[in-house]
Amino acid sequence: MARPDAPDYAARWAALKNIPPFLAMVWRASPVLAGTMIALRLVRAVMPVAMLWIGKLIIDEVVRLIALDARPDTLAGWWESGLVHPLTLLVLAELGLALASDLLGRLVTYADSLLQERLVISLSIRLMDHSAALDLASFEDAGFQDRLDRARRQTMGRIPLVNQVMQQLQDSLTVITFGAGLIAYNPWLVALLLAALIPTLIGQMHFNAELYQMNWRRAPERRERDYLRMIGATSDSAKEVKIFGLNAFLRDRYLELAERFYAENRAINRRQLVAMAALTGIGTLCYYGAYLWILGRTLTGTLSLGDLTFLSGSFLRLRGLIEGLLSSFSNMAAQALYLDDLYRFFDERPAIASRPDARPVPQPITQGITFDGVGFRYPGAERWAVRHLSFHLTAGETVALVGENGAGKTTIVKLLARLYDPTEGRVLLDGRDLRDYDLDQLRAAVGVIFQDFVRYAMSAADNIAAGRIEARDDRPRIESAAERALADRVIATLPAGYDQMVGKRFAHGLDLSGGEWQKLAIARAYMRDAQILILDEPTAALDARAEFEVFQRFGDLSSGRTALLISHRFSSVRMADRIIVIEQGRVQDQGTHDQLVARDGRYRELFELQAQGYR
Ligand SMILES: Nc1ncnc2c1ncn2[C@@H]1O[C@H](COP(=O)(O)OP(=O)(O)OP(=O)(O)O)[C@@H](O)[C@H]1O
Repeated sequence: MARPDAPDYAARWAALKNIPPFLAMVWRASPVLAGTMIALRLVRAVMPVAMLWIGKLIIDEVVRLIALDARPDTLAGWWESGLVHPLTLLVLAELGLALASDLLGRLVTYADSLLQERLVISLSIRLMDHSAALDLASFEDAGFQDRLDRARRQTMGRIPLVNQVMQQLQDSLTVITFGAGLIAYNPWLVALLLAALIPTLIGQMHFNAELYQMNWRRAPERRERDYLRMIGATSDSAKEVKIFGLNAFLRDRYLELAERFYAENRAINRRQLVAMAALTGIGTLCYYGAYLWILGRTLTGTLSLGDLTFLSGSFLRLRGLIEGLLSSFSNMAAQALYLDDLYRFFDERPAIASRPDARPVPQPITQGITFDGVGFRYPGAERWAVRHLSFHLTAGETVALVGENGAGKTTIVKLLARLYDPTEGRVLLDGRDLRDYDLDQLRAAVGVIFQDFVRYAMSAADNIAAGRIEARDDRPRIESAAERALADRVIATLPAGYDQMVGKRFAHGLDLSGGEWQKLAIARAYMRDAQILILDEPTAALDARAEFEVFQRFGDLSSGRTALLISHRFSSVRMADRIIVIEQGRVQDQGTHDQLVARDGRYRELFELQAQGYR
């Protein structure tokens, strides 16, 4: 899929529209915490100006007192005269504010970290739920992988934005209070301040945009880089990497990508260093211009010493605050752009979904499944994976699909489970198009174990319960499924039995052999009370006897249900009521084993080829 260009400069400002929905997400993550946070920050916002103002009053009061003609000589004298009482009150007020400000700061940090944690949780859950609802086709598309990768990053990477936006609101309020103070003295002071800061803002915006575009362009390469690092250093690939001596190759490829990123990063950072140093210099000059004005006014007596401290303090604080605000504002705009990725991901809608007027799946299925002139091309593929495909699976029948690699067997299963919809033709269930049925009910009616089933790094019991997770606590059901799939014998050898953690991802996990994993996976099929059971070659790693036994039981236990088996082993396939031979995406022949062997066709050829191998 063609990748759209990275959003341009103007899009950054437009991206600020993403902030309100983001705040809504934060609010939904925890209204109580978010509300508390806002209240705390509002109070905190007005504290700096209050403290500075009291500081000014203290200085003016001291200046007034020391200018008095009749001054007490001792501290006790000052106190007894009552002259310092107003001063004492002012100092106490200042102290109270300082203590409160400290405490509020800590409370804000505390609420902040809790709120961020809640946001991670709520975003992660939303991401997982949304991913689960999307089409399988999406996951097999590289463009989607990039979007998912970016969205996943956003769940973690955008979290500090909560803090940033809140801090921004708080600082804006502080700026307004300070600004009001400055304007009261001289509006030009504020103008001077802004003039000093605008160049910095523009510079910052520019570099943020450049960095964002670079990161955006790099998503595919970054995935490759992460992938290389992963296969270079994980237990899954360690074996092959060692045997084939792939380390140097992987490392060099990683290094090549990493060096390119590094060089690009360095170039941007260098330019940023030079430009920003110059722009900030302008700001400093303006600040000292204003400082000179204040000093002059104090010398000529227009301003008091308290005014001097208040104004120079305000000016300094304001400069820092506004600079911080502008840069974090432009940073916020950049962050908001990243949010686009997250929203775009959440906006993605699955093409495969239930219709509003979907029908319930019949219980029981009476006629079966019909493929009626089905053709299917994988998204983006030129070639048809299956075409002009027609056959019928009668309800209650056990059918085996055979065919060479790439013939289209797995594709048939995916179409049957409606993981994909046909490009042409129809798949019918009891005479009606699969698309007419409720999707959840359809998926519940079909139990498939794929050849690339998942090995969950969980307990053995959970690996089986995955087939019907609602029955996770139903141990007898899990045990009976295990028994039918011959997995009980595997579990009997595990130190902790059903509660044994399997897989090597986590500590205490015990890895199983390929065949042992398969038995656990097959048990999943029995956990599910599905009307149509499909085993898509999850038995390849079983030894011949085990596969034979598994299939025989499968045949017995699936009596009354429709069952579909895919295997390359003819000894297993021959047990089916009927065998369908798939070749290049079409039905080449069908019949019982004996009928097919009697004919001089593809089946007999393949069968004899395999039989020869055993002679
Ligand atoms: N996700 C996919 N994207 C594009 N093409 C695919 C995809 N999956 C399969 N194909 C193609 O569709 C064709 C049929 O593949 P399918 O997996 O159905 O074959 P199969 O009969 O199950 O093979 P095997 O015996 O090797 O499992 C193949 O040519 C394959 O390259």
